[in-house]
Amino acid sequence: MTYIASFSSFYSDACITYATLSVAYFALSQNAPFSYQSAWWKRVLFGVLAGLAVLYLNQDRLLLAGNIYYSLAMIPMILVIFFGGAVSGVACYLVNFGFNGGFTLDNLFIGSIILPLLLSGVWRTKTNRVFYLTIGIIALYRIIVVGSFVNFRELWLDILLYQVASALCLAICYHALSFKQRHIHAFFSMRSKATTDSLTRINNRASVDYRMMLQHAERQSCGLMLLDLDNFKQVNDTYGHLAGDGVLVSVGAILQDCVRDEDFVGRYGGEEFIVITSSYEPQHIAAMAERIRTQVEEFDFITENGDVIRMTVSIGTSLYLAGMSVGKAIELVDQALYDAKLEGKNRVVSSRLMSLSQLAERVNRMVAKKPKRQ
Ligand SMILES: Nc1nc2c(ncn2[C@@H]2O[C@H](COP(=O)(O)OP(=O)(O)OP(=O)(O)O)[C@@H](O)[C@H]2O)c(=O)[nH]1
Repeated sequence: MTYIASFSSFYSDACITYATLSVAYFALSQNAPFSYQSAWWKRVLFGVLAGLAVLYLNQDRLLLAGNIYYSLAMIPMILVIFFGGAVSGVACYLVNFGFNGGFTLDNLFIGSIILPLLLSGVWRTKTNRVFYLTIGIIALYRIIVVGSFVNFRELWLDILLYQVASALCLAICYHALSFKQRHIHAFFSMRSKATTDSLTRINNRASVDYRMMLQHAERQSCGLMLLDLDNFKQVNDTYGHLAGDGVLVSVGAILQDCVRDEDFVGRYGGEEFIVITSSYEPQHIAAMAERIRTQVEEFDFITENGDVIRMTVSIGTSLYLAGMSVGKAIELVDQALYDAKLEGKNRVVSSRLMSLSQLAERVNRMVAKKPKRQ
């Protein structure tokens, strides 16, 4: 029996494999869970990082005879295919191919293992059964190929031990990564449920409250719009609750179309929506509110039965000024909305604060224009 790669180098190889893939997976899942459907550059990066781990693992070899050896280098390559799909697998292989001599016997042997994996699309049917079947077939293939180059009777224990050790390492890394993947998926799903309104898919009330709390904590002024659909009860009564739901979904989409990326749209409750604009310039907020009012008024909401519903919306606008209490800001914009309803609906009404700030701005402009006394 030849020596088997020392236990500590085997252990450190397994740790490096897991650490590299785990950190890469985590970093690539910052905004959404990483998968074989993520942006192409993420999949390439995942493969390249795994490729660098492969290059490192290639140093620790179990020499069987002549230049026939085993190493754990296959492990990251198999794992990236399972977790990142074909693009990651090919990127990983190309790094190994480019830095390990190109068309060598080793690289062709590795290619003959990963090609069937790539062709079978194992990442799409990633179950424990598929995984164990895959590593079983790979182990058998490696034993047969290596067994035909070395004296199998003499080295059978080394060969078997190495297959068991590398399969164990693969299985541990696979389950640890799957565990991380499940947690990352659960985190994003719970975050989405906690912050998104299940009907309209825009921010929910908790998210609105959090956003206002942030404005307050960071002492950041912003513009506020509170919107309430006019006579919405009639829509439910005439066309049914489902048609009413459809209207709410469409209004959410219209609002998102009308605002800029840095603005915030949320469902405040029932048929009430809120827009928090990063700009706190009164004219800008009033113009945006008018644009939203017109878009809703001109939109044909079509029900499942083909009925066309026309809606109008009343909008109150106001400001949140740094240092103000959130409660006071909401009270002012709510009062503006109430006035819009009272004045006949389908209109935009500004709060006292908006008028005051406009007045203050006008006075400032006049003072700035006034010629200075010599
Ligand atoms: N379809 C549907 N209806 C909802 C939802 N949430 C609240 N509503 C309905 O919205 C309606 C609101 O009615 P009201 O508060 O009387 O307001 P309105 O009919 O729009 O009248 P004004 O606000 O005065 O113009 C009620 O009939 C609620 O049942 C929802 O998620 N889906």
